[in-house]
Amino acid sequence: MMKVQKELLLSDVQSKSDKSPVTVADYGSQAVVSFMLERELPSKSLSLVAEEDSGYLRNERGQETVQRITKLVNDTLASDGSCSESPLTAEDVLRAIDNGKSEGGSHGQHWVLDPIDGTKGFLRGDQYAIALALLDEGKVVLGVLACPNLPLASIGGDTQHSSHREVGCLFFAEVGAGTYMQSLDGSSLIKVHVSTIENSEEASFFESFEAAHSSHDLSSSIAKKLGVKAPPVRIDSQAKYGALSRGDGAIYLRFPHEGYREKIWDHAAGCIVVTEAGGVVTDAAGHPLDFSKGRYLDLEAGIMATNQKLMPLLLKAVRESLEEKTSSL
Ligand SMILES: Nc1ncnc2c1ncn2[C@@H]1O[C@H](COP(=O)(O)OS(=O)(=O)O)[C@@H](OP(=O)(O)O)[C@H]1O
Ligand SMILES: [Mg+2]
Ligand SMILES: [Mg+2]
Ligand SMILES: [Mg+2]
Repeated sequence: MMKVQKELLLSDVQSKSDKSPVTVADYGSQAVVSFMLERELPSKSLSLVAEEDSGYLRNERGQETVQRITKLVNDTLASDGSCSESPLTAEDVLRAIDNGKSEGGSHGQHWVLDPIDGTKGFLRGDQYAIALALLDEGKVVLGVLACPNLPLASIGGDTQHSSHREVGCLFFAEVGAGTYMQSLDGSSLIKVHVSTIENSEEASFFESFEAAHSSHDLSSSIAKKLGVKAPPVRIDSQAKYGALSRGDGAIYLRFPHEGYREKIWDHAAGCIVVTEAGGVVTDAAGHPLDFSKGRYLDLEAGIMATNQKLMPLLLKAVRESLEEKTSSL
């Protein structure tokens, strides 16, 4: 993935109908994870709710892109070593991508995948994540968050210029069993916990790098009410949830602009990673996120996450800021 990030060609990036970017790496990652899940879970038929589909790839102009993705997928599976099967064909790859069309819902088990979360960050050479979660009867019971560019050391506040520059973190959480972080090369497994800060003035907060994804004005008004002194930490993707789960910062604020509908794959893995680390994740009204409604989250105004001590204060600040915003319109 990191190699693909460094060697990405202009022709490897397309724009989707909603104007957001998608790359050969997004498609390739979705195909690899889908293929692996099918292989590892042979007894059950796989239900996968994933972001990408093969629509664009199946038209004339998609041919070359499909060849490139197929090569990336086969190279990845071969380098994994555990795979002895013959190489996948382009059709196998398209089919693996289209496995992700499930509607999810409140019954049975569904895997939820964002093959690359933070594609814009990926293109910029910044943060991105591969996010996989398992829903059981509408509840997230398992979450894995791979963040290849996230430093192993804290990215919070004044440790930002730390000399410890090793990157690549894997977070995983199982319901009732806590959250663990490991380096992506497999060493140093540790149990992580959210920040224990109780005084909101000492808290620092995460938000989207892209101002188009979350109102920076609203979060700055909320931070002001809380007396937060530190400037916002803006990073792409669910790496924010990962960083929050190990206490790099104490708050995550996300307020998309009017009319945007959140997708479950943008939050399922991150949500359990934070809650199992002792945190709380809610919508702007303080309700827990409901992953049982299909591919979208049906929620009030925004998403926030913090520790249990700070949540009541945060909820109050969010309410006030949202009221002020409405009354100023
Ligand atoms: N308009 C708008 N508003 C809110 N959110 C949006 C919007 N457009 C896209 N997205 C989704 O944001 C996902 C990227 O996550 P972040 O916002 O946390 O990352 S970033 O810091 O802004 O890059 C991103 O996930 P990926 O598509 O997987 O990159 C999108 O699902
Ligand atoms: Mg996308
Ligand atoms: Mg995403
Ligand atoms: Mg994505």
